[in-house]
Amino acid sequence: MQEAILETLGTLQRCIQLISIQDLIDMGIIAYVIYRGMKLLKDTSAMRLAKGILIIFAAQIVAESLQLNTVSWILQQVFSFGALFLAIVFQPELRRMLEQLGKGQGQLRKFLTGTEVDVVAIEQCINQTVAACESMSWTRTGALMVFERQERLSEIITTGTRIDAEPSEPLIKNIFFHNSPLHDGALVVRDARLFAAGCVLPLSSNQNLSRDLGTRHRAAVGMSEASDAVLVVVSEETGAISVAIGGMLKRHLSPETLRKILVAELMPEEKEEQPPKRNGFLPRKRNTQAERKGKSK
Ligand SMILES: Nc1ncnc2c1ncn2[C@@H]1O[C@H](COP(=O)(O)OP(=O)(O)OP(=O)(O)O)[C@@H](O)[C@H]1O
Repeated sequence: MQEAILETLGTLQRCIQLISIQDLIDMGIIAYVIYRGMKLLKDTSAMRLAKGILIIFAAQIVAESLQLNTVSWILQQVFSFGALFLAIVFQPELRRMLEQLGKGQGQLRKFLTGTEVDVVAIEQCINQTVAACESMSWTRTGALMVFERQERLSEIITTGTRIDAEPSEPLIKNIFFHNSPLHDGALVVRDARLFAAGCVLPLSSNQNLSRDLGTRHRAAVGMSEASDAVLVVVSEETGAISVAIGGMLKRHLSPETLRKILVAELMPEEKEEQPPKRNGFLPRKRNTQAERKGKSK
């Protein structure tokens, strides 16, 4: 037993001695690419697909080692045709990614560094949001928008319908248009895109909130208490525009004030030292429970 352990340790030592600096660089690059790939796929259907592929791969190894020839053969065929199948199923995504790479922007840098902040897209998103809110305020169309920042709101997104669309005033108004299928619930904006609509948010249990606030506003405050997201509400009853951040609700805002708040909260600052970035909106310092209680009204 002792001899076997010593022999194994000896083999391990010889293997380590054989590792060159090139091997380390090689492994480092592969590890980093896998890490970035997994981060990119996190929370997407591609991640579930990757898990499925891993399970099939593991099943094939088990089937082969147990000499289950038929099962192993079938799994091999699944792999052989899998690449073709994936290319067909993910054709739109692949095409979009190749187009981005062809333009020499975005995806590759995003993939390698994960630090791209598309300021133009954020600005466009803010402009379209403000225009839509101004219009919905006039028409008394109720609306509730969540701007995701550092904290991922994947669980909230699963309660709604994924749309992943470019932000535009007509689309935002269309989503909240009375009796449209997705008008109920909240529209989640992720990475400056209209990501999911009809989402259910947690309601605030803050007793100090004004009694005239209904569930739409309570949901906005609740979501802002539970995350670092920025919430925008248009009241169906009064047309008033409000913003909730860190449990605090600012009401009766003009479109210009709404723009200023969104710019201050979502746009990256140019000169000041920047907090850790990720794609899309920038994170904001979370308020403590005590701070939130004090600020809520
Ligand atoms: N938990 C929730 N998550 C997301 N949306 C919600 C939630 N609760 C309510 N809403 C939205 O708010 C609507 C109801 O708004 P309600 O009239 O109760 O609120 P309000 O704060 O008084 O708003 P308004 O001033 O627009 O009437 C629902 O139809 C739904 O679209």
